[in-house]
Parts: sequence; structure tokens; C-alpha cells
Amino acid sequence: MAVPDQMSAGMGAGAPVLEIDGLTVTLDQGRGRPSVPVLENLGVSVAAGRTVALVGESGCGKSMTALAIMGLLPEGFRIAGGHIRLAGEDITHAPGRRLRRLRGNAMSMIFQEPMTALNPVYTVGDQIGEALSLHQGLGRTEARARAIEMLRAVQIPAADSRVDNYPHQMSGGMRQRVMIAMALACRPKLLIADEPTTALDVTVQAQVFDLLKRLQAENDTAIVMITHDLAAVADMADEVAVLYAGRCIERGPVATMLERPGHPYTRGLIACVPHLKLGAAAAAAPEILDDIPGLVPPLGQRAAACCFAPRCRHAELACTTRPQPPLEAVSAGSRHAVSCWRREEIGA
Ligand SMILES: Nc1ncnc2c1ncn2[C@@H]1O[C@H](COP(=O)(O)OP(=O)(O)OP(=O)(O)O)[C@@H](O)[C@H]1O
Repeated sequence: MAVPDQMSAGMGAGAPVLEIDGLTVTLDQGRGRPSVPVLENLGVSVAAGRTVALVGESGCGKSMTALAIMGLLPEGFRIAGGHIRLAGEDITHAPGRRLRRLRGNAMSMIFQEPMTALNPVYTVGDQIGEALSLHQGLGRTEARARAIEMLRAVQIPAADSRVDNYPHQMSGGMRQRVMIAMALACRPKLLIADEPTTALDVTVQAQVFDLLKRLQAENDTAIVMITHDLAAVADMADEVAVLYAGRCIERGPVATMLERPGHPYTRGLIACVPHLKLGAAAAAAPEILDDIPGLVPPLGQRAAACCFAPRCRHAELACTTRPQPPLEAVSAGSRHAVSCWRREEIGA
């Protein structure tokens, strides 16, 4: 029972805020050489107020997915297929002018390292206020008042004096909060959080997640969270999509994915996090609970067959000779889907 390569968080909660369907991104290699796929046939859908986590090792294509949504793919990368819709509007090939209007307004992004988003030569108040002036036409006084309000919302102490700080006058945790304040100032429908807490220590991480959840609930924001941290996924996400070498190899509701992962790669990822409890299916196959040997294949060296087969201890000859397995629901009507030829034998 093949299902379309798409996942929806919060189905029944109205039209999705973000719909990605069959997204294929390629990298141009120049000098007449063929372009190479970076993302292949990716489908993700997120409803208002819900969170989908994109997980996978470094190089799997998580950030490229985020940049494709924001219309910020680096030079040489191109959307070669599929669609991206934001609140029903097809923005796949939207002109730069339209994307600039949407960014910071209907959709915004927070980055792993706040200094990539914050400008060192402007005060944090000016930077938060700029988005409000640009997108919502607020005057200087109003924008400053809203900036202070946003700093309070992200729990910056003494917000009315901190508003005049430059980024370097703040701690890492505070800068991350400022970036969240900036990203949420215009109440975007969609927030993309790319490794939002990786640079922070564990207690600050927990505070930032609580803050994101609270602001999400207040504004009904759809969140795409990009992470390789499954503990963060357990804390934040409603649904999970696991990417491997630019392809979605498993997806589903967070509890199912963490308790009954179906793909050997997902099981390996979970096994790398000692304190995450594994469900019965994974615990019954202790031989897989090791680190995953090998590396994600580099761009241009990705097989047309199952891309995980070279690292998979369950792989057999057919896994390397048949095409990439379809993303199939584990049972009729299930939102848990796995892309593995041996899914049933190894016990999804
Ligand atoms: N500027 C670039 N030029 C060429 N290749 C790139 C560039 N940026 C990323 N890539 C390649 O594109 C692929 C997808 O990268 P991407 O950054 O999306 O991975 P990721 O899953 O976000 O990894 P990480 O967790 O390290 O951020 C990788 O093979 C990566 O090496």
C-alpha cells in the first residue's frame, strides 16, 4: 500500500500551512557535467500549531530543505521538481520580490548560530523593529515598543534597557532568544528552526524549547524543526521525517517513530541516544542497537537503489539491485511509512 511521499502533521486541523510535494533539488556541477540530486521527491506537510521534525545525520539534506522553502538556496542549487506551498500559495519559483515580502513576515527562520542572523552593528531593538517597520509599516516609536514587548515575550530580563544592547553584549542563550523574538515579531504562519539549540547548554535548551512551544500555542505557528537530536524531537515534535542522503526513508507520528521505528537507519539513530526508551520491536532486535557504521554517501555517489543498503546489516542482494523502495504505510491507513524492501521481515 504505497502512500504518496508526503506527511501531514495535524491532519483534520485545516489546510496545511506548509505543503511540500515531490520536492527535488539539484546541484549544478558546471562544465557540461550533469547536475546531481541533493533532495529527491520529498514530501512534508505541516498544519497550523503543529511541529514536524526533519532528522538525519549531517549531509542528509535537512538544511537544503529549509533553504528551498525560504527561497534561499545557495548558488548552483536549483529546484528541479515538485512544489512548495505556503498557506495555499505556490512559492516554488516565486520571484525574489515576493519571497522577500514573505520572509520575516509569513515565514521566518531561526538558525543554529544567532550571529549569522543578527547584525553586530545594530542594537537588538533596531533589528527586531526593522522587520516590523518593513512588513507591518510600524513607525519608530511603535516598532520600539513592540520590540520591547517581544523581548519580554522571550523572557529577556530588563527588556526596556536590553533593547538598546548590541548582540555582543548578550550571552549565547540571550542572543538565541533575540533571534526567536525577531523571527516571531511579525507572527509568521511558518517558523523554520534549524538546530535552534545546538549551540546552547542543556538547561538553556530546555528553556528555549518551552518558549518556542508557548509562542507556538499563542500564535498557532506551524514549525519545521531541523535537528539531529532525537531528545529534542521527543520534546518538541508531533511528527518526524527521517532523511537519508536527500530522501525521506521513514516518517510518522513522533511516539510511533520513537517506540516502533521501522527503518534500520532510524533504529540506529535512536540507538545512538542512550536515554531514549526503545519500544518492543527495536528491543527485540538488539543486534541493531549499535552505532551505524559508515558515512552518508556524498553528492553524486548516491545509488538509484536503496541508498542505505551499503551501511545496512539487513541488506541483501535485492536491496542493491532493486530501485529505491517506496515509502509505504506500515498498515492500511497508517501515517507511519517506511522505505525498506525488507520492512516486514525485519519487523516494522
Ligand atoms: N554550499 C554548498 N556547496 C556544495 N554542496 C553543499 C553545499 N552546502 C551543502 N552541500 C551538500 O548538500 C548536501 C545536503 O546538505 P545539507 O546542508 O542540507 O545537510 P544537513 O542534513 O543539513 O547537514 P547538517 O546537519 O550538517 O547541517 C550535502 O551533501 C552537503 O555536502
